[in-house]
Amino acid sequence: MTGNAIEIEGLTKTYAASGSQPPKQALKGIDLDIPAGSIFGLLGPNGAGKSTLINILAGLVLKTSGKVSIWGFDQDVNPRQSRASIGVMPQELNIDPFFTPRAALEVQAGLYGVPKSQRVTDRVLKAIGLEDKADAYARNLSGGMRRRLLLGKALVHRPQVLVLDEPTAGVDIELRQMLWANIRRLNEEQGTTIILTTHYLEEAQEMCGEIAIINHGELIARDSTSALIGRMDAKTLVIQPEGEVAAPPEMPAPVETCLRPDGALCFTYRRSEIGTGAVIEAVRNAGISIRDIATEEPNLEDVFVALTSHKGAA
Ligand SMILES: Nc1ncnc2c1ncn2[C@@H]1O[C@H](COP(=O)(O)OP(=O)(O)OP(=O)(O)O)[C@@H](O)[C@H]1O
Repeated sequence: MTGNAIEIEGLTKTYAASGSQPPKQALKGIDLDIPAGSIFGLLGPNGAGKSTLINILAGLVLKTSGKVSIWGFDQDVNPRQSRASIGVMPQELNIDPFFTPRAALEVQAGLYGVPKSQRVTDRVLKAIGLEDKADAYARNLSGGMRRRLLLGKALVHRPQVLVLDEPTAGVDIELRQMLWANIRRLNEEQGTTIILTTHYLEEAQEMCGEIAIINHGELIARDSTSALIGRMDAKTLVIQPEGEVAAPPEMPAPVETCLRPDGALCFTYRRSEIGTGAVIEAVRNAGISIRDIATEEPNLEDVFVALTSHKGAA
């Protein structure tokens, strides 16, 4: 498909009041298109509404209002096709300990109505690196293997869209790299659209071509990762002086200065207010000889903090 894998219009969700808890409006009118073939990051602070959004896509939570189409199928008009187009790897390790990986994948395929002749159990086992453990009880699998099995379960019906909710939370570096390699391969070789949430912003920056940020149930940014980072005006210049300098020099414009423990001087400024050349000149004019210069560019974490930190509570 060219175009959008997911189209969301005016999506709201209010969880009903329960006990002493008042109703909670978790999504407040989200409009969001996710291009087919992309690796798309859905980011937001805790409680922003990411899981609610993902669970609505997965058909696990009922929306309050709005329109959701998955792979061109409107959830309300074609619920079966829209559900068949998406696979979800959930956050929790909810795996039946008495099933073997092979049995777990077979049962999942059955739930999705995949006929026996069309099952790809062996291929999925291979893709997630669990061929050797295919017939071991799940209770004997390590945490990392269970997580891979969850990924496998999301793939049995060969969905066009794969949603990963915090796929690498609490996972060691080796497994994390393996999961990402798997996910990249699915995206590149099979054109699977990947939507993921992660708390590791470095990972999102590396993996995702496009990113949406939600906060308090509202979409506050949606752009290519590079454009989002490009919005940040701040830049830091790090200067290693020849010899020791007691304190950073005075600067001509609003520039934040600091002296790092290793003796480096750092200058943070808005690129729109002062040029790097002017900062360097001010340092030289203060009689400081420069041994080395480096710059630190903003990253996705800076963007995330800038966008989400100054919004009040819902
Ligand atoms: N079943 C529920 N009943 C009532 N309120 C809920 C329910 N599920 C979520 N909420 C509330 O809705 C809001 C959004 O929650 P959600 O889990 O979607 O956020 P999130 O962005 O996924 O957060 P996290 O990163 O912590 O998983 C939160 O205030 C949460 O407490």
